[in-house]
Amino acid sequence: MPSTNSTPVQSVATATSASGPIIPGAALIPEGSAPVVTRERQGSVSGFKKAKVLKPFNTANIKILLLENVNETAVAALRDQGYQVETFAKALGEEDLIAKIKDVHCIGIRSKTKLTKKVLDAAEKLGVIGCFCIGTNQVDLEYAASKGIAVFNSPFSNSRSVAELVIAEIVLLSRQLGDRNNEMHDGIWSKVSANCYEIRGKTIGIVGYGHIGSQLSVLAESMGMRVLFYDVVPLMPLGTSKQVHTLSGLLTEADFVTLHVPETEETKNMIGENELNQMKQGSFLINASRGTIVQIPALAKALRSGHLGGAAVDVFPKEPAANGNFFESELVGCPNTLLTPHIGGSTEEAQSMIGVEVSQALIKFINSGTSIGAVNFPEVDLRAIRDDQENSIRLCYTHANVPGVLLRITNILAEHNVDKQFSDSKGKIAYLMADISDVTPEQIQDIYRLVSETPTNIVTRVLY
Ligand SMILES: NC(=O)c1ccc[n+]([C@@H]2O[C@H](COP(=O)([O-])OP(=O)(O)OC[C@H]3O[C@@H](n4cnc5c(N)ncnc54)[C@H](O)[C@@H]3O)[C@@H](O)[C@H]2O)c1
Ligand SMILES: O=C(O)[C@H](O)COP(=O)(O)O
Repeated sequence: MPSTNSTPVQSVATATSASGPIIPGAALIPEGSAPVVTRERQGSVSGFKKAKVLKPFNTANIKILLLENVNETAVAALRDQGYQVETFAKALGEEDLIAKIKDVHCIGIRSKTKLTKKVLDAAEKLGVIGCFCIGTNQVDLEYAASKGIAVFNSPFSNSRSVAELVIAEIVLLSRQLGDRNNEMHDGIWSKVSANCYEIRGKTIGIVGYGHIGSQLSVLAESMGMRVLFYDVVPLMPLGTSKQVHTLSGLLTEADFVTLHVPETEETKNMIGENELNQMKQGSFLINASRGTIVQIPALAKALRSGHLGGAAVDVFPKEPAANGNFFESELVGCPNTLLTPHIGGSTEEAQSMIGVEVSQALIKFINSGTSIGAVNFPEVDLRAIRDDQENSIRLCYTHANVPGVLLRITNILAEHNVDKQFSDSKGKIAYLMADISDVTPEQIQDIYRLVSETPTNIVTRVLY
């Protein structure tokens, strides 16, 4: 990718809200960019047919806001494109976020920044969101899609890190290591073996057998544990693990219950007093999924009463926005309770991989319209336009998913040579990409105007 900001290719775009009015400068188009088209060639072609670099109007005007200490690999990759990149080490509160998001084309966040309807409504130019993590519950995905904003995440780059942390916690809890460590730091020598166990032969109960749960299954089995899992979908058990069909079936059998479900309406408050009571006397609970899955007062009660032998909790219903901020929880001071500041995915390996993966998805969407991997958006891609295809353009059209749209677009493009075209839908929106060859600058203007004026238009971009 060239790092220049004087890339001669340009794009034009517009967006309408559901109610119709034009949102000025929306959808990855820098302010003041008129839909005026001029052409210059991108270097010479020799030998191989190279893919042409399609980029927005003026890369230097693309504004990217990265919050929550997004990894340097991403910052470098995005700056290398010539984009303006502003970074913050922490999450921003709603008011600051609303002020900051107003004129950015792309925002990168991790698990703490809440991109609510209210925040998204303030984002006048936002075209794409990168969640530099696995979870996307912090974003109003459907509302973002309705505004033509694609959301990308990193589905598994930190899964191994979480699974390794959980294995460590199982051993630590089983040996009461947190408490022994605290005592030593307080100058207390307390050598005990009562209620300390090997993990070999014990039963782990995994709730949610996705990327993390299944990775954990393999590691736990290799440590000699018996593995049970509960999931809402039937899944192939790895190794000698076994799927149980009810949550109760898992809770009553497991020595260690570990949670790896996403935050959804169904999983919120999934583990409360009733579920904790079903767990075996002296068993352990581990939560490295989302803070809202467990009812904290009930857990604190189960720990203080001695019903549970201990817990490891990495995620909390309310987490401080930045390092150094005060943390409080009813779990503070509970026996054999390991509390960690949401570090399940915080390893050098995971963060670096996530930075590369998500930044590449953002760059592809901004520069070439590719939405493969988007979590809220139809996934569409086309074979690249070749560098020697001088007069080709790519139309990227996000529209309401209603009957008759494709016929309308076909009519607009009827006189043109559509090289390739693909469209897909997801819920209420659909996304069409079409590469059109042999078009003059005037024809580009017409195509852009006619498509963006269709009543179903959400966002139209023309890249070339
Ligand atoms: N602590 C951390 O730093 C950290 C790091 C990564 C991920 N996470 C959290 O862990 C979650 C899980 O990650 P993953 O990559 O394994 O996700 P995943 O999507 O691969 O797997 C989730 C599994 O949960 C299952 N599930 C969904 N609803 C369920 C329910 N009600 N009951 C039982 N099973 C249900 C799904 O079918 C799926 O198999 C993420 O959504 C994220 O919130 C936390
Ligand atoms: O969803 C995730 O990947 C984890 O919760 C990690 O989030 P983080 O990047 O904010 O640490």
